[in-house]
Amino acid sequence: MLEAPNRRPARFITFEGGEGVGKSTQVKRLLANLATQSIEAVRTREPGGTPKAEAIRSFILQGRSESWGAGAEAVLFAAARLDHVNQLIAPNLEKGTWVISDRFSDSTRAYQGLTGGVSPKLIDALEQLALDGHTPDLTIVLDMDPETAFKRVEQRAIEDGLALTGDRFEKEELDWHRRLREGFLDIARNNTDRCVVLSANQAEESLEQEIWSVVRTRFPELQAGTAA
Ligand SMILES: Nc1ncnc2c1ncn2[C@@H]1O[C@H](COP(=O)(O)OP(=O)(O)O)[C@@H](O)[C@H]1O
Ligand SMILES: Cc1cn([C@H]2C[C@H](O)[C@@H](COP(=O)(O)OP(=O)(O)O)O2)c(=O)[nH]c1=O
Repeated sequence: MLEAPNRRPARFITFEGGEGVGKSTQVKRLLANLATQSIEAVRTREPGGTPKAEAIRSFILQGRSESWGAGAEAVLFAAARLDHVNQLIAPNLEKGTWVISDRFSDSTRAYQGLTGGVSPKLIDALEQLALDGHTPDLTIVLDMDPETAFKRVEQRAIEDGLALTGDRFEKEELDWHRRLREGFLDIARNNTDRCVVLSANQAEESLEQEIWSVVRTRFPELQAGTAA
């Protein structure tokens, strides 16, 4: 399809990393910075983003698929992603709206693949099927030691007045989370064109500025703007 004259291409940006590294916080801050440049953008998340994908999210995170094994869970995450791509991501990009997702396919590669032991062949096949060419234009990998990230998750639970029960994956051992961290770094090393690794162990505001600088450098149509 021919692009309309003068229309800026919409970009697809994903945030990845372990639990509690600050992905959701930074997704919101990026949306606010894009708004200062009148960029229309939608915020979404995985697993989820559409009603059908949210149903799969609840099923998995309640632990109902745990006994099925990592391979079957990878297939479930991919099924949710297929709907997310078809119903939300692709239509928004096509109409010129940027899409910012809190987690995407690298999470399946890191959690079910590199940490969960699912073969790269299956992960590659599922990725090809679910993405159907919708590879992110940029992936920000937020990196920090899992101990510090856990303290943040604990603090978040206290602030929200919630018991720290932990979902299906938050319950895993620290060593597992260390391997997960290495998994994300490995993905970034293998996809240097797409991925940028940033230290999440810094104040929210300074990380926001770093992300905004990466985004502006990557997408020259934003060069002229400054962070709010
Ligand atoms: N840079 C930061 N420094 C300290 N605390 C942070 C920072 N970023 C986020 N937090 C806090 O840490 C907790 C987890 O952040 P969140 O954005 O929900 O992480 P994630 O989406 O990666 O799980 C929240 O309570 C949030 O307010
Ligand atoms: C998208 C995706 C998420 N997950 C896991 C990562 C998280 O533990 C969980 C999503 O829960 P969520 O509450 O969104 O975690 P976080 O706040 O850390 O982003 O699902 C996978 O295992 N595979 C996937 O493909």
